[in-house]
Parts: sequence; C-alpha cells; structure tokens
Amino acid sequence: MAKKRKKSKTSSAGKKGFSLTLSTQNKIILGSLLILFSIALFFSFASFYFSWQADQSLLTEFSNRNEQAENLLNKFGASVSHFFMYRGFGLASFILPVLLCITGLYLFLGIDRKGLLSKWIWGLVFLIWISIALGFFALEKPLLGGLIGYEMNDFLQDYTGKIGVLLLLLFGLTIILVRLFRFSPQGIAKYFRTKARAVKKEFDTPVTETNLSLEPEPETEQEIPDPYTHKEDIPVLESEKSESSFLTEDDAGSDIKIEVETVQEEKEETDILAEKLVEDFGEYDPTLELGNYKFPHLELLDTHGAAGGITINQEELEENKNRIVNTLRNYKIGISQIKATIGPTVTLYEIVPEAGIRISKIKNLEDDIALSLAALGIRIIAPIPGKGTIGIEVPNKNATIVSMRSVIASSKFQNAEMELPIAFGKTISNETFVVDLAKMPHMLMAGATGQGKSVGLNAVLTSLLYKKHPAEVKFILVDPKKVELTLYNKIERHYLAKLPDVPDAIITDNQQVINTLNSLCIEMDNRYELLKMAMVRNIKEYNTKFKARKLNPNDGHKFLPYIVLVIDEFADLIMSAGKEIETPIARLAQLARAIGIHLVIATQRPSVNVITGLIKANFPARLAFRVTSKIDSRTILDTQGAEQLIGRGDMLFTQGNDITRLQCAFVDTPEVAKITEYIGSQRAYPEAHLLPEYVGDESGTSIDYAIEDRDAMFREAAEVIVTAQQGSASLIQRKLKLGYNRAGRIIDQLEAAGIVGPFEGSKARQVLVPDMYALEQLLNNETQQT
Ligand SMILES: Nc1ncnc2c1ncn2[C@@H]1O[C@H](COP(=O)(O)OP(=O)(O)OP(=O)(O)O)[C@@H](O)[C@H]1O
Repeated sequence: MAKKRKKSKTSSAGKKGFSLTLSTQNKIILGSLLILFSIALFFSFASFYFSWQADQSLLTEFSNRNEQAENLLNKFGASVSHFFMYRGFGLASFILPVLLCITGLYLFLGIDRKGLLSKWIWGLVFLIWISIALGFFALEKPLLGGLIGYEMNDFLQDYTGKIGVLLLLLFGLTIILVRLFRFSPQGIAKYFRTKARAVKKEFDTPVTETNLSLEPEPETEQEIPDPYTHKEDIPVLESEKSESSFLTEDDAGSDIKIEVETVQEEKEETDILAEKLVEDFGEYDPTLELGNYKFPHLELLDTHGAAGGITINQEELEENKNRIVNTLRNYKIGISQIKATIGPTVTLYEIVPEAGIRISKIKNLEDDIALSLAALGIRIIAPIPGKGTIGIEVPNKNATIVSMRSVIASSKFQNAEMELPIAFGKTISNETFVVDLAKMPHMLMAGATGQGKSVGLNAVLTSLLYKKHPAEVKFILVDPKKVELTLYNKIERHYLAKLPDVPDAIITDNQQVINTLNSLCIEMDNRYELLKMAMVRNIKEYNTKFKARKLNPNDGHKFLPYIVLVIDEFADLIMSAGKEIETPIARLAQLARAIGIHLVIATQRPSVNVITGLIKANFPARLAFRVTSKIDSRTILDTQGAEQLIGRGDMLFTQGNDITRLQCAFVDTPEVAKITEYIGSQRAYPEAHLLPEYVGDESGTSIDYAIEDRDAMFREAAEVIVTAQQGSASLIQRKLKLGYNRAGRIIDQLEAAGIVGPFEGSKARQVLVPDMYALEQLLNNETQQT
C-alpha cells in the first residue's frame, strides 16, 4: 500500500512537469506575466510616439549600459516598439498588448478559453486592416501604418491603384461589420425606425398630473392585497416580466437577437473530482514509471541488402508475358489486355480475356501455365475480386527481401493510429501492410517447417516493440521448442508477463502452459469485473476513463495493459494436453477481445485435430505460409492456395473474406538480439508483470489427502493397482465397479499416498509400489505415524 502511495506521488509530481494542460497555479502565473507584459508593451508603444526620433540612434547600442533611451521602458521599450511600430504595423500595433492582456485575464481568472481564439483572429484582422489603411499616410507619418502597412498598401496599389485599395479596404470593413457586428441593412433600418417611434411616443404622451406632481401618490391607488392569496406579495419573476414585454413588442421581434444559453449537463460528483485531479496533476500517464524509456531505433535493424527497393527485370517481364499469352493461345484463349504489377517476390499479371471465354477454363490451366513458365508457386485468381480481371501470380526469379526495417520505417506504420499495429510485410503491389491486432482480435498462423513462421512471430513482436511502451503491452510467450523465443528473456522485466513464483517468463513446459492459460482466464474474469464496475464496454474506454482519473485506484482500478499471448508449435501442446489446452484457449478466444487479451498461435501442422472447429471459429484472422497439401491449406484458410506459395516468408492472410498475398518482413535473430539487448539494458520494472495465481488441479491436490479423508474403497483400489501394476482410473472403475468421478478421486489419493506417480497425459500412471508386500508395509507405516 505504502509502495502504491509512493508510486502515485512520484507519478503526479512528474506529471506536472510534462502536462500540456496547465494547473491552476501555472495559469495564474502565466496570466499575470501576460498582463504585466502587455502593460509594458502599451507604455513602450505610447512613449515611442514621442521619443522615437531621439531613440533611433540607440537601437544599435542595446548592450551599451551607458546609453539611456527616452522611452518609458528604456532600451527594451525602444527596441520592441521599433520592431512592432516602425518596422511592423504602426498604430495598429496597440492591438497586440490588448490581445495579450485579454489572454492574460482569461488565464488569471480561469475563464473558459473557448472564445479566445476568435478574439485573436479578429484582432489580427483588425491589425492588418488598420495598418493597410494607415499605409496611405506612411510617407508623411511613418509611424501610422508601419513598414509592413506601407509595403502592403504599396503592393496593392501597384496592382489596383489607390481607388482599388480603398475599395478593397471597404470590402474588408464590410466583412468585419457583417461577420463581427452582424450588421445588415434591415437591421440598420429597423434601428432607426424604433428610434423614431420612441421619439414620437415621447412627444405624443400627454403630460399627466401624476408624472409631474411632486406630491406622494394617494394611498387609495394602491391595490389592496388579497387576504387569501396574498397575490400582491408574490413577486413577478424576472423572466416572466421580460417575456411579457418581449411579446407585446409585436414588430420588433425580428431584430432582437435571441441568445441561446446552452444548458450544461449536470456533472456527477466523481466527474467534478476527476476534473479537479486532472487540473491539478494532469491526466494519468501509465508510462511515467519508466518515463525515460527509449524506444528501439531503426539502426538496430538490418536492410538485408534491399535498401534500393525492387529492381525490375524488363526481360523477365516480357518473357513471362509472352509465355502466358502463348500458353493461353494454345488453349484457344484470347487475351485483350495484360498488365503487370511487380511485388517483392511475385509479379501479378492481370489479364482481361476476350469476350465469351469461360473463367473456369483458365483456372483449370493452372498447372499448364506453371509448366510452360517453368516456375513453381503460380497462383491463379479468377476473377480478382472487385476488378473484373484474372490474376496470374508468377514468382520473380530474384526475390527481394522485405526488411523489417523498411516496413517499420514506412509512414504507414509510423503514423498508424492503431491499438496494436503490426507491420507484416509488403503486398504484391509493394505497399506496406499494417494491421491492428486489437481488431483481429486473435490470429492463427500455419506453415510447414522452414517456411517462415518463426520470422513471422518475430515480425509481430518487433512491430509491437517499436510502437508500444512497456506499460501498454505485455507478452506471454510459449515456446515448446525452447529455442525460438529465448531471446525475449532479456526484456522480461519490461514486456513479459508470467505467473508468480515461476522462475522463467518464457514458458516451455506443458503444465506451465495449462496453468498460465487458466490464470489468463482468471485475469479475463477480473478485467470484466473491473469493466463492469467502471461501466464501460472495452479496455480502450476503461483506460481512457482511468487516465482521466475518473476511476479510483483504491477501488481496485488500475491501468490495464494489453496482453498478447504468443504460442509457437501449438500442435505439440494440443497433442500432449488436448482438452486441457483447448478449453481455456477457446474460452479466451471467445471472450477476451473486449478486455485486451489477444492470442497469436502458430502451428506446423494445420490438421483438423490441432485446429479444431472450436478454435477455428474463434480465430478470424488466419495467416498461412507455404503448407504441404491442399487439405492443410483448406484447414487454415478455408480455401486452397497456400500449397502454391514459394516459401521464405511468402504468405496468404485473411481476416474473413478477402485473401491477401504478402511477403513477410524479414527480421533475423541477430536483429532481435540487438533490439532485446537495447531494451533490456534500460531501467526496468522490479519484476515481470504478474498474472493472477492459479493452483492447478493436478499440482496442488495430490499432496494433502489426509488418511481419514480417504475413500472407503482406497485399500482395495490400491491392491488392484499394485497387482495389475497399471495406474489407471478405468481399471479401478472396472474391477471395483465404481463411477468415473469416484475412481478419479481414488487415483488422486493413491498419488498422494505415493502409490502411483503423477498424471502423464494419455498414458497410464506409473505404479511406484512393486508388490503387495511393499504396499502392506507402506500402509502400516502410515497408520503408525498418525
Ligand atoms: N520473410 C522472409 N524473408 C526471407 N527469408 C525468410 C523469411 N522468412 C523466413 N525466411 C527464411 O526461411 C528460414 C526459416 O524460417 P523460420 O525459421 O521462420 O521457419 P519456421 O517456419 O519457423 O520453421 P520451423 O517450423 O522449423 O521453426 C529463415 O532462416 C530464413 O532464411
């Protein structure tokens, strides 16, 4: 608690320094500075009128302390006034101290700054108008219009002559009168009419005795109050009064301006408090604890020899075009048009077939075209959605590597206003492809071995490292191969999340994965609870509200970072732990989108028993590198095509409908090492982000089954197991005719007693007691000890 308090203190203190919204004290200080400065300017300008000729020679002697100017503010006044009045706008410069003074008053008195901008705009318009107008007299009196006024006037005169300038000024004046003072001919006419009527009325009113008489009015004229209603006592409401007079003035209605007062919504107590807190301390900044954190720079990434971009090989283009045209002609398919778009690894030839050609005919020729072009990885898209052409993708002879550096440096990524932007690589038309992981919201990645999955995962992680502060995103990395993601160990205390009391943040063990997934489910439930309390629908709204200090940390509210769970070799996990992994993953995938937990899962084997229907349904974003069969392609993308890719980062991405072919950005292990090194060497949080504790069924329970809590059939079951030397619950079920649950409980108790070993997935447990004699001894020892 003490720690927490300290933390919030430091954060608020630091916040003051960085905040763009001024605190009340700062407003008062700045306001008074502006007011005093405007007064100084005013006096300088005013005295400049009388002393400018005398002070002219001093302008170059500013640093000379012996020289004194006649200006009321001495050399400072003389210089500033010379700048604004002589070289600037002349007499109109007086508008500047007025504007500064108004701004100062706004700040000093804490007035809402809404109307200030328009005051400045109109002030500057006046300034220019007046200085141009006075520019006419600049030759005789240079101080009237100033140099700028004279120059502007002169410039306009060169093109329009004196009369033209006068007309332009008149036009400017009209704009000012109409826009600022809302002048209209009807308004002026009406003004004079009402004035005339008022004067006439004055003359027409007969002079009555009462309004001339000096005597007090007779009492009888007073209305006697109604003894029951006390009507006379009830004062007429101000608004009622004015309303009645408003209504009786029949024809003056249109020129009376109606002032609409917008009703401010009543603020809740918490809002007022939050506003006060924001005013005093500024918005909550989650990045403040690592305020000096520096994002990795581009130099850490390699260009991979692709700095020059794609080189077009004209010969290859021509050759491929001729082959496509000839092959199609052999099958009596005429082409009316052909166009090529060159990408980093493939070139797309878009063809428009002659009228009457069936599309399916071209699609069936995929293999023949591949044969004639002597190239692998030809993909035919017939037709290209939304274009009305047929696409033939042909791999380039010399593929260009798309470096991670080029996509990170692209303005598309740098300017991406996304929650979790990921720069995957480049499209076939060489455009950088950036997507938001938060919108996906989960992604499934598949590809045969060596086709670029690990590079793809690194691209995802690198993109986020280049864009997100450690306070904003946390990764949970699952790496059963134990080698792919080890490098990220260095950023454990910056970016990783883990279970408490677990030594390694990068998870390599199955049981650990199960525990982490279940812990994430608890985190998800906790976050939903927080969202419910804050009455918001998603993490973005929650964090915005938290930053605006509308959620009290004492109620358990905290800034919620995004959590990205990355699993490499998912098939391996599913094979060994099955439902135990599938169930929490499906639960997370179904529910976690709103609370900022996103899953990125990669697998080598996209078979249906790995990517089950339940998982697939919840992963709308799919990414396929080259796979070995059409069936695998269908499992991952719901369509074929991924088996035709050329490997080395060539991939297909879909987020529902369209499939996009991309070249994955390449980031090599040394680059990742450099980035993690760079981040890891900076000041970090005291420990990795901790997930809620989860006590697994298997790990916790096995130990403490008290002897008296044991099942009545415990001894018989132990004998069955030891005799058969097979530790399975189904054996106990069969032999002792027990239900599944009871048999399962007995097995747990046998494990606690040290008779069988721990759970080993689908295999039977190991029996730790060799024979009946040893069992007898073990059980006797137990009873003696108690
Ligand atoms: N985007 C890419 N651009 C260029 N080359 C790439 C790209 N992606 C991968 N490669 C090449 O392919 C090799 C294998 O890539 P990677 O290690 O990512 O494959 P993988 O699918 O993870 O394999 P495995 O499943 O065996 O781990 C890399 O070492 C690299 O040479």
